[in-house]
Amino acid sequence: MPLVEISNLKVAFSGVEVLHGVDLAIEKGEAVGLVGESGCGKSVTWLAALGLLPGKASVSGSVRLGSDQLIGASRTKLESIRGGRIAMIFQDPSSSLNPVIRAGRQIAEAVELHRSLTGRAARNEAVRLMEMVGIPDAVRRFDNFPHEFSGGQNQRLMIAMALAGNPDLLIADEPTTALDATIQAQILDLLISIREETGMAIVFISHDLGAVSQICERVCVMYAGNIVEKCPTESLFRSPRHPYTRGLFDAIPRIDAGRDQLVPIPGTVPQPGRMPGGCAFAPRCGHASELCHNKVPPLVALDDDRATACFHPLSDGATASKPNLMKVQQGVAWA
Ligand SMILES: Nc1ncnc2c1ncn2[C@@H]1O[C@H](COP(=O)(O)OP(=O)(O)OP(=O)(O)O)[C@@H](O)[C@H]1O
Repeated sequence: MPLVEISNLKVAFSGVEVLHGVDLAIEKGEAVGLVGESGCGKSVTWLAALGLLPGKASVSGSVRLGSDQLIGASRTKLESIRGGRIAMIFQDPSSSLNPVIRAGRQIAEAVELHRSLTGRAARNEAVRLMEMVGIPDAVRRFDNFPHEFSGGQNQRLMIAMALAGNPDLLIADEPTTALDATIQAQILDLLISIREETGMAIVFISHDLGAVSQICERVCVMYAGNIVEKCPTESLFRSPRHPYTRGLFDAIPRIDAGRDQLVPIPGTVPQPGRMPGGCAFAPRCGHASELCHNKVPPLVALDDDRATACFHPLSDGATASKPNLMKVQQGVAWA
């Protein structure tokens, strides 16, 4: 049984649908990347799953965490799951850290809330977590306020707080986007080592295909509120099958090529409520046929471990230039 199974998840704001029936399963211990342009529904998928959307959102479908159904679950149940079995970290640590409470205290409180530890034991566990995420001299720095740490250290503290409940799944929503390249690499390494140590699963939400390739063994590509391609990271980089995925790769800057080698995807993501009939990507797609403009392509399995929502998937290995995983990881795209 998957750790989390999302089925036909739909979200609408004030009657306008922004998520159109997402199906996604996360297995125990795996790291899955969720990529796609801004506004395609990456964050809303998980905010809906965890009951964190505002009241005006209407949510339907199913999100199972083991035998628990999260859609429609009580506030008490969702509160115990959030920060407990499922933790979430964001781009901005200030969304999780309270500036007027000492950093170590906040982590100790999270430990007390989600585990049967109190007092000195919770404090010791908070110090252990601070050490685990690489805060030097953690015993002394326990009493510092968040502003007394650097931006990268605040990101580490937020990760320590997320780990306080011993989560089975960590949702990392653009956790490195606001950081400079060196710190970004350190935070990625930290997530990789924590995952090895704890065995927790990770959903890594990002625009950065390079970062995703370093941390995730599987990738889901979202476009305009739908998953359009799912597959192992290596296959996706070797040979993207959906023209949108191909477009994402082509839009990565190449430092080894002239300016004209960067090929942005023409047009923009359609606004919710103004979806074209048929495939939402068709107006921007060089491969679109009449069928694509009239019918929504279902997500269909191409083989055992990959699926694409496209009537004209690119053929395996037949693309003009192939992504080089190593180079994309270095932020270079491919030669
Ligand atoms: N509270 C809200 N009220 C109304 N619309 C919302 C709300 N939150 C999200 N949306 C809409 O839902 C859609 C999906 O947004 P979401 O934040 O999931 O995108 P995303 O893929 O995570 O983008 P980004 O990469 O920029 O974070 C967008 O059209 C967004 O405008």
